[in-house]
Amino acid sequence: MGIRLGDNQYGKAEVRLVHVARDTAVHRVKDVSVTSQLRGDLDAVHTAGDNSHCLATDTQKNTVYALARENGGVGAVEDFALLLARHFVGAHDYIHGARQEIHEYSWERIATAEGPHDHSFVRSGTETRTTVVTKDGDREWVVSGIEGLTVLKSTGSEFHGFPRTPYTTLAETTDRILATDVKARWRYIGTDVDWDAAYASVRALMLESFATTHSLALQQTLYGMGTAVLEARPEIAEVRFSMPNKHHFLVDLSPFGLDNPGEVFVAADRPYGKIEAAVERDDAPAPGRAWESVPGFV
Ligand SMILES: O=c1[nH]c(=O)c2[nH]c(=O)[nH]c2[nH]1
Repeated sequence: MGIRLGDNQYGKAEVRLVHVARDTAVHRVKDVSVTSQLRGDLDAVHTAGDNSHCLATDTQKNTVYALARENGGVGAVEDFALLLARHFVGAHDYIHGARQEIHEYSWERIATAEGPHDHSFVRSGTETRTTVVTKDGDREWVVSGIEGLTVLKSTGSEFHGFPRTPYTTLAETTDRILATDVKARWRYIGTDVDWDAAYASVRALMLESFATTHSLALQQTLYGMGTAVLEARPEIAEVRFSMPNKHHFLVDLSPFGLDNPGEVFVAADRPYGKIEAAVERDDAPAPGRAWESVPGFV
């Protein structure tokens, strides 16, 4: 029986970096968490503890901070992840590939009586912008996403026509609350993309579609959101979603002699529906290693 090393990668996870652009009095803040992982000629470190090719995870962390300074900031997270991946693979002949994942937390200027403040910010919502750049030799893939985009519509959602089995108790409804936390990732074709414009557009398309689709199932809403993105953004091959169905149940107020015509709900915590699907362009290039190491369905 032989034993050998399988696929491997290593690096520093969740390197927290805040960059302040202070070239003018109106500062700009970029707040990210970078997970850098490298692949390459790394058999010997695993099999013999030979560290001669083991670019220390500490060095990877320092490189994140140093390149942010040398680059004059982070810019679009996709550009920064590509910069890091190209640096690591280009600078060390024993490193052949890289996976750089970045999460970006958003800040907006505090609105004061005198207008948006120059250097005071408030965290805007729970939304996180994400990217995973995978580089394998000369090949590069970019998968970007959004997490924590929490949306709710108070009507315009129905759910009926589902199978009734001996275990079915759910009542059919033609009017319910539909609420979810959108987690989505989308795979770009190529790397020559205006990343910030694409992200803003995808986010807006998803929100527009969620709001304007009269929903017969969260699955249908999800598919509509993915379709809207693919129809408008030719640079995107595929969108994957994971969306909880955050149930809101009508409270029975009859013990108090009150009716409840769709006004008072209990927002259930768990369990929740978990709806996941990919929406794909059928003529898009194959994903290659793009989805590798993207955790979970998305
Ligand atoms: O939009 C829905 N999809 C389902 O699959 C489902 N299942 C369920 O109990 N409620 C819902 N709602």
